[in-house]
Amino acid sequence: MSAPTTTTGPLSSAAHAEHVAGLTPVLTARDVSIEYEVNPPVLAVQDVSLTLHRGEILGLAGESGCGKSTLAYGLNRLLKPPAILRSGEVTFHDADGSETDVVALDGDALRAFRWDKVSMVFQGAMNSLNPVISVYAQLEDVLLTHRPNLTKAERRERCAELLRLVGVDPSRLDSYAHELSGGMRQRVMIAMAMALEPQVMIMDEPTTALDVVVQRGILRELMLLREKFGFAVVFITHDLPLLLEISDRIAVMRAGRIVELDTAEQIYTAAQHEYTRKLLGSFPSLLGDFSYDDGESA
Ligand SMILES: Nc1ncnc2c1ncn2[C@@H]1O[C@H](COP(=O)(O)OP(=O)(O)OP(=O)(O)O)[C@@H](O)[C@H]1O
Repeated sequence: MSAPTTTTGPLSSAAHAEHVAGLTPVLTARDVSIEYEVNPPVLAVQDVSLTLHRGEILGLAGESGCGKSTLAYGLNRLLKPPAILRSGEVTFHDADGSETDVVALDGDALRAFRWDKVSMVFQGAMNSLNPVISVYAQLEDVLLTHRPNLTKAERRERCAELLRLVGVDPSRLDSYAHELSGGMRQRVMIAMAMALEPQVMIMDEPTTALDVVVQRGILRELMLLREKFGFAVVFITHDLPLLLEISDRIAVMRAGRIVELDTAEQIYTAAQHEYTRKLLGSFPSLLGDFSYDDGESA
């Protein structure tokens, strides 16, 4: 009689194993569980193991409340009470060959790690930008803290360069957040996240509030920047069609667990988990029949 097998990890294909075989990890999470200590407690993330590879875009999909943001905050040590990392390990594999135990970081080491190695772009740029200081002051602040050896002229030039990189005219450096469009504000947030050339950017619904045309423009630039600088991205959204377009791999999360992890192509063409198929099915244009009654394709 054969022993019963239990599979607790996410479903993945052989194609996925082949895809990741030659890749180098940059951020690894192992058995991460995160709880909100409320009454009754909410176990928002359960036993999540995940490897982000150097330079890849990893999409994190799943319906509202499944734990995507909580996991993202956990990876970057941004959890605030009542959230607590119950168990698990997070390791950063630096390009210089060193390894950082992210869970053990505190004080200056944690602050340095956050913008320098792993940065984050949050949803809702208006709330993330400080309304009472200029764009320049906010970008400069990151450089003042983390690159104290730069001269004032060098900081100004770097801030201008950052805006150019994200497609915002450097004349906007002296603007305030309320003077910018939603798209520009989100571009400024991306510029800020790129200021120290981090190896990982975690983006939590970075373009959800924007109209589709602006969203596309920003994503196009993000892809070009990723190619140019080689940072890896964890891109979180409930918008699965968008993830299929931009991600190398996609992790599908449900009720705190990753249920399927595969290449974007496999997710699109051969999703294994019933829940992934349900998610795909909730976007009719993905799986639906495009032809009209007269046979003409849409
Ligand atoms: N401060 C909190 N106190 C208690 N429970 C919380 C708190 N914040 C989040 N939760 C719960 O944790 C779970 C995961 O929430 P989380 O925000 O991570 O999900 P999400 O997938 O990012 O959702 P969305 O796509 O809507 O942002 C949900 O059940 C949510 O209700």
